[in-house]
Amino acid sequence: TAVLKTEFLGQKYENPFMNASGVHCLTVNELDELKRSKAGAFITKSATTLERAGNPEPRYYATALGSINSMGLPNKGFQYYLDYVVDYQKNDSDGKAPFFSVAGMSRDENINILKIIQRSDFQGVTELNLSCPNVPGKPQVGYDFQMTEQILTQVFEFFRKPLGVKLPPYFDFAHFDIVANILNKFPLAYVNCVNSVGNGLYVDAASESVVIKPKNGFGGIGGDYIKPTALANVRAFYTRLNPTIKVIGTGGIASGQDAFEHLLCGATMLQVGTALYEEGISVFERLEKELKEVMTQKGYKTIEEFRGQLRTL
Ligand SMILES: O=C1NC(=O)NC(C(=O)O)N1
Repeated sequence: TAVLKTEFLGQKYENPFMNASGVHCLTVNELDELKRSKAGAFITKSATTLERAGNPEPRYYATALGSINSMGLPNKGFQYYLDYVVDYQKNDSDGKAPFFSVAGMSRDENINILKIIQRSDFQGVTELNLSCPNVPGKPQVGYDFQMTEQILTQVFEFFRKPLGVKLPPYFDFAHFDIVANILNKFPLAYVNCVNSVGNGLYVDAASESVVIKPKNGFGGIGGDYIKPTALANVRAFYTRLNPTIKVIGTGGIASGQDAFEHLLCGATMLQVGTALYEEGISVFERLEKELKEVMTQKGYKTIEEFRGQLRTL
């Protein structure tokens, strides 16, 4: 039968599935549940220097088609997660070493956090979140092309460990080209496409009201709503970036078929957000089973046989 073994940045994983940063990864308990789960890998909640309460609740709402959130980067603070990942790599040899997500509130904060990671014992993968849409007053860095280039230029003056960037969705070929040209200048390990589609608005017709409190109801959209956008960004960057820069696919993965589509577009690891939030940790067992079924039906034994092989007409 089909096997899901995936190699990513020199590490071998049982399967390509992991949580999307922010979902089920705020506390040590949640992180340990991910560690024990069927997920092939996992990642911490994006950390800021200091602990953050985040935005006022309600700040997450799910529908049959996905979710809207404006969490506002609530997290336990950077040291909490650094302690977890450094302790993890000392004691565990299950090869599931967690990725470390960073989201500084400013360019300087990002630089300072990454300098500490560079000096630390952490040997795993760092993900720089350039795309949180939910901190009032903070634009998504990924939409400021100059700022993105400036940050990466500064980072790679000193950062020598594996680094990926979490990107917002782009919607214009000119933007795919501009951003890919910038990213191709740097020794990035990967790009993670996509973060939530920023500042959507869900209206509850019955109550004639928004459903989340922050920002008058505007929030990042995830789930089925965004799969076509996620697939487009995975494909756009897979076809534009140096092959040394891998792509993580995030957005609308709720079935084995969704996972297959992301892999076909060129993704290597696959991150699950809304479906994990709604279904819980068992979602990984289901996704693993369903992806194997899809591959077996199609006669594929390994993912390498079809990764990136999306046909055009
Ligand atoms: O990068 C993020 N994307 C989201 O959709 N939400 C969280 C958040 O609001 O903290 N951050």
